[in-house]
Amino acid sequence: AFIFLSLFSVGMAAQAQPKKLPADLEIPLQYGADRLGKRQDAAMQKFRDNRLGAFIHWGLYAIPGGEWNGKVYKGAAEWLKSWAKISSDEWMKLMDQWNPEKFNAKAWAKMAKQMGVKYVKITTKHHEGFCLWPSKYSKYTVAQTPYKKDILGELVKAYNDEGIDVHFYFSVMDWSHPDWRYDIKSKEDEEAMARFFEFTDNQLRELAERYPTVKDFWFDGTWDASIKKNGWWTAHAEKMLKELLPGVTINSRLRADDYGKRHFDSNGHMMGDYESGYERRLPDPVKDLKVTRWDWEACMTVPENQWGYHKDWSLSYVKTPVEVLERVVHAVSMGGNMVVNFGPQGDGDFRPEEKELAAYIGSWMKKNGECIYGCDYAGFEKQPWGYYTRKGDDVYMVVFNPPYSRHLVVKTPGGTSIKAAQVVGGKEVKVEETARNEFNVDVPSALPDEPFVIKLKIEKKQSGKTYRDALT
Ligand SMILES: C[C@@H]1O/C(=N\OC(=O)Nc2ccccc2)[C@@H](O)[C@H](O)[C@@H]1O
Repeated sequence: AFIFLSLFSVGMAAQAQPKKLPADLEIPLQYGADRLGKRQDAAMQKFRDNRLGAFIHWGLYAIPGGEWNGKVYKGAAEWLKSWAKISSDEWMKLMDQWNPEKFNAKAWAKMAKQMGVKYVKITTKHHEGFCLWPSKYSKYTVAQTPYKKDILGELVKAYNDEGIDVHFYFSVMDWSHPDWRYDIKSKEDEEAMARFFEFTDNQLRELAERYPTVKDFWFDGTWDASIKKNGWWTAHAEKMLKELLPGVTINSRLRADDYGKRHFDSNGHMMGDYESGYERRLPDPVKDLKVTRWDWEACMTVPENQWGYHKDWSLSYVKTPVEVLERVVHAVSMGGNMVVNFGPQGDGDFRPEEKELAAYIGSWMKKNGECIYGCDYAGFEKQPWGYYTRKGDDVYMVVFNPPYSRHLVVKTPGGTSIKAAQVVGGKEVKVEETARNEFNVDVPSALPDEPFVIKLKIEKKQSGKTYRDALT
């Protein structure tokens, strides 16, 4: 282990934290990054080890499902209020229809367990302002619907009972609140936003106190000028939650610094505990290796851009289960987490495509999950056949594109050799040295009908062979 780690750490040292500018060149900040480098406490390690999560986008928007007054809007269904230019009073009348008779928190938790997710991020309140918990600071909550009960509380208990961590999505932007402002252009705006921040603090404190097992807050709706001009509040919100819930993790999207810089402060240091900018996109495995220097979490939709339930998925490309799986592996191969989105129906059931996706991912994770959970960036050069992940001394090859050559090329850090075996079935796989630090790993003769994983043992062994470099 020491051998591999020492080789690996040499590789990583070259990619340590962004070079800290000499102190006198850094801009002094009151509301910039609170910490340099990755958090190393147990709660953050659990966040990191979880690797695979699910997003639940569920709110009033699930009832119309993208259609209003007979017109179907192609945009994201959870933004229907905006696309159809509906007033909040009109939109909130949907509360009278909120009675998800097929909702069963235990069934949702069972589905998540079978999918192999280690955590679920739930929209406590999306931009529309409807709260899945009976907040005493708002009249737009489940308590004021025919359903009446605390949906968030039911879900937190059900997921936790299955050993699944719960994270809270919280939209700061709240279209239903009279004091919300997109920008601050007057004293009146300033006073309104002060009331709005107090309202938001009250709701955040309420969520932390009612649901103390929550492990993370994923803030959204923080891109407008009204927030960027109030970096102090974003730093205060993070500090308040961390005092209420020691160990809780907070995403970078909450934060704006003294100058309105978001995610990374004016000195280039990440704010929050993990970067949350990879939404429906992923860093390039060759050009964007910088992301391996910090913690990050990506999130993705199954259609091109639908987080809430939309009744017509034919309006955009819908990723196949293998394409979703590849994005999960891609994220982990670069030291990130991946959260796959589900948009439950207004009746509280899931659409068939999402049930099938959960089943496919779950069956694959049952056989191959050791290449995902607790894994990180391997430090090996990306190859066309797929992705590497690493856990301790073990390097995993996750193969999505077996080549016609039937050989998987592996380029190792200097002075090592490798042994290989299939994760499913454990069968040894032939390895042949082909050049300095280059090996051919055989594709299994009976090609599996799904992406397969080969586990490498890295050995410090100078091979007897010598190689001459071309004289150019
Ligand atoms: C996870 C997604 O998060 C969102 N928006 O995220 C953004 O970062 N939006 C954005 C992207 C680029 C520029 C400005 C805002 C929401 O609007 C969306 O409904 C969903 O909840």
